[in-house]
This record gives sequence, structure tokens and C-alpha cells, in this order.
Amino acid sequence: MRAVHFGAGNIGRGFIGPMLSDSGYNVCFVGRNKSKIAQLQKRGQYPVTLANKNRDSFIVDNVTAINLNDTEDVTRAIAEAEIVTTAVGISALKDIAETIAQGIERRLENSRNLNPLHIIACENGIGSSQKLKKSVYRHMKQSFKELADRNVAFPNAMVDRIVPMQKNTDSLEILVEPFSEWVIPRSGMIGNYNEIKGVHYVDSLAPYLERKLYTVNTGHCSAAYFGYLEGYTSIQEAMSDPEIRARVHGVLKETGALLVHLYGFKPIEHDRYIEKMMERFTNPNFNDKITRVARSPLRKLSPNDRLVKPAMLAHELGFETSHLVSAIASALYFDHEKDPEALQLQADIRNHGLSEVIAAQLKIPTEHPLHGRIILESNKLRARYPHRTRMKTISVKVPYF
Ligand SMILES: NC(=O)C1=CN([C@@H]2O[C@H](COP(=O)(O)OP(=O)(O)OC[C@H]3O[C@@H](n4cnc5c(N)ncnc54)[C@H](O)[C@@H]3O)[C@@H](O)[C@H]2O)C=CC1
Ligand SMILES: O=P(O)(O)OC[C@H]1O[C@](O)(CO)[C@@H](O)[C@@H]1O
Repeated sequence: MRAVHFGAGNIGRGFIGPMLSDSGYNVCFVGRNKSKIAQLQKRGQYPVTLANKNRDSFIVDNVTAINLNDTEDVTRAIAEAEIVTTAVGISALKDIAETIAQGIERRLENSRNLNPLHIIACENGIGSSQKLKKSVYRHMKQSFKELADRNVAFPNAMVDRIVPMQKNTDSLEILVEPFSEWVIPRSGMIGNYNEIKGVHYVDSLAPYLERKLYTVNTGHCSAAYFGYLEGYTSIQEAMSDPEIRARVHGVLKETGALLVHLYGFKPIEHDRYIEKMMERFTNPNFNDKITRVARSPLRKLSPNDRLVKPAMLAHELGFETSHLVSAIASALYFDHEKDPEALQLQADIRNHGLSEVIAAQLKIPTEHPLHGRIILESNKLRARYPHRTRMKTISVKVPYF
């Protein structure tokens, strides 16, 4: 069985690669880092180490690799695969869409391979595979689209495993947390597919995806933004500060109330889930950089992502949102100079003002109560962390609610 995986980065090598290989797939990594691809081609395997006390490790084998710009080889691999996965970042999906489209066309040309093909975007976010499908279809001829509708599926998925930045002597080695979860809805699958060992196939993805996004991702990035303002460099440092820990817990109690309401999780079980996630953030067996977890603040602050979406939903339902508001206000101060989105965000705030950014990018209109509360919280943070914040204090009339 053949799998093609786009992105030989942390989640690719540390999570998706091992899962597919363990299920008997030959995993072909498609990547743009030439030296990593050459290493994978040469060795055909690489080591994975678990960030537990014993540092248990195992080898992922039956691996091949192709450079992303060797389009001929990549499209051939897609034409012959049972499954295509990606872990390149949601904003990079559009960049690989044309190659995937060419691979599908090559596969379907003259009805050469009409076996089902599943294409799964293993990215953080809602509806990633369907977003990829839209981009891929933009590059396909109409006749192929009709055939692809019957033979190619793009099931959305939820993937969860913390894989920090790597600093290993062996450039292929990867250190990952022991926990992992990959969830795929059965309704998104077609034909007689081989189940991937360890994947949880479910009837409905939304409860799993939103529980993870609004707990793991909301909590993790809140710890990062709170910790960044405090001057910490790792999530572990931030989580060992009792005040930050309590604020992150406060965020998760707020999203927890929302999730319990939306999906009927038992409150006591959801509290246990929150505790488990707090424990994962604290994992002392690795050092997870704040700048990694806080990365791409424009994406994280977008209306359908981990901060604004749960805050808006919770507000509409009359639930508490003060910790979420604080996380959003903190995220708006993230100005790491090596993060292009952070630089863009700060430039937008400088050029257009905070209120305009909240309205235009977070899509929280000026008249919405959360808009004014974010600005008030931003002013408080500025007073508390004058050396970490560069925005001007902004006066605002908070709408009555
Ligand atoms: N690292 C983590 O703990 C988790 C990450 N994710 C998601 O997995 C995805 C990948 O994240 P990581 O593996 O951490 O990032 P990474 O930076 O380690 O790996 C991303 C890979 O994609 C490649 N890439 C980036 N832009 C590209 C482009 N325009 N065209 C082709 N290749 C491109 C990079 O060269 C790199 O090899 C993201 O969507 C992230 O949200 C999901 C769960 C956990
Ligand atoms: O910042 P991104 O690209 O959404 O992905 C990293 C996030 O995903 C996680 O691995 C959780 O699945 C966390 O480490 C982190 O919050």
C-alpha cells in the first residue's frame, strides 16, 4: 500500500508518517527541504523518540521521499497511492494544490486508476481537507472533476500530538509527546478503504474537532501569549507560573462551558479532559518554545479559529468570556520579529489602529460588546507590561450589555 505525505516537518515525520508506516504503508514524503529529502531517500527510515521519562524510541521504516518540485515523480506517486496526506500548514495548502490536481488527473486519465483515493489535510483548523479540495479543483479540468467526485474523497480530520521544534544531532530524528489522537469521520470515506491503525473513525467529527481546537489549541496558544508578555521563552516556564496557569485554566473553563453546552459532554468528564490537556502543556520532558505555539497570530486570531470563534459563541450564549478576551488582547501584542504574521499584525495595528484590526481581521464589529472589552483589556495589559507592548492606550466607550 502506498501513501504520499506532503511536508516532512514535525507532524509529518513525528505523527502521520509513523501512523501510516505502522499500518503497512510505504510512506513517500514530498518536501521542499532538499537535504531532508535526500536523507530520507538515502536511509529509507528514521528514528522517533517519545518525550517520556525513559525516552523510548522506535524506527519508522518503509519510507521514501521526493522533492516537491520534481512534479513528474510526485504526480506519478499520487497516481499510484491509496492515500495522500498533508501537514504543511493550512495557509500552504494552496501552494501544493496544483501538484495534487495534476496527480489526480494523471491517475484518472484513461480511467487508469479508479480505486478510491483519500486525501486528508492533517492541519489544525476546521474543514481543512475540504479547503484543500476547493484549491485542488480550481486546477482541474471539468471532465476530471466529475470523475474525481466519484473516486477521490477529501475527509476532514482532527489531528492532535504536540511536536515541538527539533534540535537533534540526527536531522531526521524527531521527538514527540507520547499522546496522539487522529479522528476521521466515516461519512467522509469512500469504497472499501483500509483503516489506518490507531485512527478513530467516528460518525460525527465536529465534537472531536471543536473539543480539541477550543481546548488544546485555545489553551496552548493562550499560555503562549500570556507567557510572551511575561517574558518567558518556553511553554513549560509559562505553565509553571501559578498566575498564568490559573489564567489558562480560566480560558479552558470558559471554552469548556461552551463545549458542554454545544455537544453535551458530561461536565465531570470534560473537566478531566481539561486537566489532561494542562498536563500535556506542562510536559517536563521537552522544551516547547513560546514562539512556536504563538506562531501565525493572524491565523490564530481569524474569526473561525481557536480564540475568536469560541469567544463569540460563548458571548452569544451569555457565558463568561473574560479569560478569552484577555487571551485575544494578549495575542494582539505578539510581535516576534521572525514571525511574518506577527510583523504584519503589528504593522496593521500601527497603520490602521487596534479597533480597525479587531473589526476587519477578527471580524468583531465596533458595536459588538467584545470589541470594546478587548480594547479595554489591551489597555490594561499595556499598563501592566509597558516594556513588552508598543501600542498606544486607546480610549473606548464600552457598549452597554
Ligand atoms: N507541531 C504540532 O504540534 C502540530 C501541528 N499541527 C499542524 O500540522 C501542520 C504542520 O505543522 P508542523 O509539522 O508543526 O510544522 P513544520 O514547520 O514542522 O512542518 C511543515 C512542513 O511543511 C512544509 N511547507 C511549509 N510551507 C510549504 C509550502 N508552501 N509548500 C510546501 N511545503 C511547505 C515545510 O517545509 C515543513 O516541512 C500545521 O497545520 C499545524 O497546525 C497539528 C497538530 C500538532
Ligand atoms: O500553531 P499551529 O500551527 O496551529 O500548530 C501547533 C499547535 O498544535 C498543537 O500541536 C496541538 O495539536 C499544539 O502544539 C499547538 O498549539
